[in-house]
Amino acid sequence: MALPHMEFRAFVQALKDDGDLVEINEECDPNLEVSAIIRKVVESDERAPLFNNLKGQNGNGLWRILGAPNSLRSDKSHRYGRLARHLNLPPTSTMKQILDKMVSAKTTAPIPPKIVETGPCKEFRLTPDQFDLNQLPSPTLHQADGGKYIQTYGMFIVRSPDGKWTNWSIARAMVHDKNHLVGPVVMPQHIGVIHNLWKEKGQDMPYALAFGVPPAAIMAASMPLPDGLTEAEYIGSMVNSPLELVKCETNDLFVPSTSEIVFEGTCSVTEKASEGPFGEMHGYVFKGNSHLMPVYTVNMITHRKDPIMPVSACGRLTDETHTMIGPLAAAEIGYILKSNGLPIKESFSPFESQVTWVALQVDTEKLRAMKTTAEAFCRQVGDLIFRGKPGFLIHRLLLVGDDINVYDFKEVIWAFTTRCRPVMDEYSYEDAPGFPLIPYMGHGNGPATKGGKLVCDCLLPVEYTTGKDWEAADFKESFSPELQQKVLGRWQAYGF
Ligand SMILES: Cc1cc2c3c(c1C)C(C)(C)C[C@H]1C[C@@H](C)[C@]4(C(=O)NC(=O)N=C4N2C[C@H](O)[C@H](O)[C@H](O)COP(=O)(O)O)N31
Ligand SMILES: [K+]
Repeated sequence: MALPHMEFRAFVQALKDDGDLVEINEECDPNLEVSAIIRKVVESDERAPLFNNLKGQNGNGLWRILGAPNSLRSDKSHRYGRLARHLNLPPTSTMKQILDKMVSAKTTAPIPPKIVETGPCKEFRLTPDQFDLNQLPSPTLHQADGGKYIQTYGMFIVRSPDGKWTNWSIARAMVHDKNHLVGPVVMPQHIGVIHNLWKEKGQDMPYALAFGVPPAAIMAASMPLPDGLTEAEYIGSMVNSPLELVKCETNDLFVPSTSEIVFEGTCSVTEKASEGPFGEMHGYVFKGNSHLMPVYTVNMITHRKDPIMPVSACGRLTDETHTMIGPLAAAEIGYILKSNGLPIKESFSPFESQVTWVALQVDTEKLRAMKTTAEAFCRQVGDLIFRGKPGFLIHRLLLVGDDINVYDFKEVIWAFTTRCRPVMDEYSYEDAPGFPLIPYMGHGNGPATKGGKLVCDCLLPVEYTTGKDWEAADFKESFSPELQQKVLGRWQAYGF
């Protein structure tokens, strides 16, 4: 068996070996019971549930479900263990180490995938007359959802008509009928960009939807990597070995050969159907909130024996939409600012902001050397990020000083509430593309897809000129290291 970051089934075994898996062998109902359990798990950072016995499974075990594939562990020293296992990093890894790994391939040569003749994902082949997505254990995740959201942690594979760009990404999709899905295919997401290219040619877009792909792949699929970049070779470079891909049966796309389940087909550039509502990443299901979205035809299902379908029952904290979407966008945002020469050290999206914020730690010594003003600096940051795709999902950029650890929300919110004067220290972007899924956008007072964005300057004026002129009134900064050592050393002796 391959390493956990390179094969989904090895990843599930690694969770089991870590004591981070609960195997449920009693029959569970994919209609709400499964997702109720997953919601309970992710709201308490419990172990990931593997449902081995689902109502509706077919004779070859199609399919089981792994819930909460990339959520948090309750043990603080292993908090990001599941994310670390996606990347072959130690389970004690910090979020910084995980995000640094995700950007590490920006400066190494791409490693193209290796094409193999066949693989485990080809063990079974089903043509449309042999399956019905409504009979199979397609899960309903929230009682007010508009359908069975079968696709929440699979990877869409689409390629530009000229064949030059293959994009891997996650976008949701629900069952439309026995062999059709329907899901949002929107700009500026790359699946939307490529769908438009096929639309201009008047041809339906071939796609593959691979479930249970190499965990390193699903991490890159969830990251806003640059336009035109082919994730397969980025990941190869990141893990320093070529991914093994196998050709689809019904089109010329390639899928990871160890995928648990593969749907193949075409995404219509003309036919649409009602999609949604869905319990979304900001924690709301808006009743009746459905839209017309493109229809995917499923022309073939191939799969392993007893395959596992990963499911993200997303909503309120903390699930894959929070551990991945925000932090991976933050990693890309941090990289963009640094590669444009701005003095940014760390970049993270706090879960407590429902991943709508990114906090940026500024190297204030370099900032002072720039002899710039708050307005000029904040506009430089905002112009680079809010007008580009990686900033699309983010509505507040917080600039904080060297003393603030952006991975610790207590630090971030202290700086924001005490150093950023409302209105005067905030620079607005009412003309930038807005993220309609955030309730104050899609269900608010203003336009759903424009504006509502701020750069919040949480640096005090002295940090731009002569440097920090205060001491934090806390144990760490208001007492000499010697005294701190003495107190810590005698803590028990005092009687604590
Ligand atoms: C990790 C994850 C990422 C998601 C989604 C989910 C999970 C778990 C689920 C399915 C649970 C919920 C929704 C939430 C929803 C945002 C959306 C989506 O339906 N449509 C969309 O356009 N983007 C989504 N993303 C983010 C997307 O993968 C990233 O933006 C990525 O950069 C796209 O790749 P390209 O940059 O190469 O374009 N879904
Ligand atoms: K991607």
